[in-house]
Amino acid sequence: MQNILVTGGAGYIGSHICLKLRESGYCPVVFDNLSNGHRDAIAPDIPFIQADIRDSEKLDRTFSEFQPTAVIHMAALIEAGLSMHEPSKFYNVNVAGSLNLLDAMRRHDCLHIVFSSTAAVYGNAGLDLLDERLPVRPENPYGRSKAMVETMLADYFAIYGFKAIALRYFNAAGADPKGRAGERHDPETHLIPLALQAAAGLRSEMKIFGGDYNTPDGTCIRDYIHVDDLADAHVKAVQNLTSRKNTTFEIINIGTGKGYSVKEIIELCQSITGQKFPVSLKPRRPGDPAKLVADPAKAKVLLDWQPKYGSAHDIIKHSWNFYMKTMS
Ligand SMILES: NC(=O)c1ccc[n+]([C@@H]2O[C@H](COP(=O)([O-])OP(=O)(O)OC[C@H]3O[C@@H](n4cnc5c(N)ncnc54)[C@H](O)[C@@H]3O)[C@@H](O)[C@H]2O)c1
Ligand SMILES: O=c1ccn([C@@H]2O[C@H](COP(=O)(O)OP(=O)(O)O[C@H]3O[C@H](CO)[C@@H](O)[C@H](O)[C@H]3O)[C@@H](O)[C@H]2O)c(=O)[nH]1
Repeated sequence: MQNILVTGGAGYIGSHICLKLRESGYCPVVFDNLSNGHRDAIAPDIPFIQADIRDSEKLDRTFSEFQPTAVIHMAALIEAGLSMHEPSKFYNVNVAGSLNLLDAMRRHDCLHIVFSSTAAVYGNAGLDLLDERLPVRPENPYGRSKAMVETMLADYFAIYGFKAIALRYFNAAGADPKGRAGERHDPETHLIPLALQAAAGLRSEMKIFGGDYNTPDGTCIRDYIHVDDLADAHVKAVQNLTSRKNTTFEIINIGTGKGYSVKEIIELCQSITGQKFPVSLKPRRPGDPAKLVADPAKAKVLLDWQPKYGSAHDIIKHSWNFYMKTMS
């Protein structure tokens, strides 16, 4: 069985990727400092190293012991809004940490990497669909930190022979359809889990950040991608990297091609849960682009990947099922 090193594997998306890797015959090895993840988000028999990606010694020991075929690199700070207040932390973990990891990979001749990039690199392009050839114009330090790692990967591909795919995911949401994992950020800042917490009575209201964007209802539009589909895309990316002889460095959007406004998502959460919670309009959250919707065509061609869950209805339903299960 091939070992796949999963940095950030105890996090939200990582825990779903571990499930999918196992189902696909791989052995995930999780490397996570638990700054935002949970040890019990992954099965107890998955090899787990509690360490920081900025710790070269721990990385060296891990590569020597497990000799992974490839790395799925997810460990990062993820909140675009927070990055507007604390950019230093984002550049430190996301950029310096990634550089440290890439150099450990070089030392151990493990040159296959799937990197978690983001739709946030596009910024305010003002287009209905965003494709990978557009210039990157991130609106916040989080997006800039991810764009910097994409640049590093392009150089490590061209100069050191890395085989790399950067997956630019749009807004990850939902939970494992079988209820084995879900979103447990603490504090939670993401739209769907917050709205579901309001529906469950754990929050007194839901705030909409900005009603004056240049969109049909004035609220921001995002492309919500089911975390189970996202996990599938990673397995396909690993298979693609390790099976192709002549690889190019590829950057690939992972989204559905369909956008929902903040208002639409809140209304869907209310109708799916049957709970009408109070909603109030607040000023814009700095650093938020108005609209991020993927052109998902390249993922279909290169990875033979398409989302199974094309509608936000399934995403919200699966999240709600997970919350109901964990709260009961
Ligand atoms: N959630 C989304 O909508 C979304 C969208 C696009 C891209 N991404 C990217 O996907 C990846 C995973 O996101 P997530 O939502 O699962 O976030 P998450 O916070 O749940 O998971 C990140 C994991 O990385 C770990 N981590 C953080 N800093 C670390 C460090 N220095 N060393 C070791 N481990 C560290 C955390 O403990 C956590 O378990 C991130 O790289 C994020 O930027 C997320
Ligand atoms: O209480 C809330 C929370 C969010 N929003 C809005 O909802 C939209 C989505 O916000 P959120 O769920 O926080 O996600 P994003 O800021 O779009 O960022 C997510 O999606 C990006 C990809 O698009 C990833 O890179 C990031 O890591 C991930 O946090 C934005 O317009 C927010 O302003 C609200 O109006 N009220």
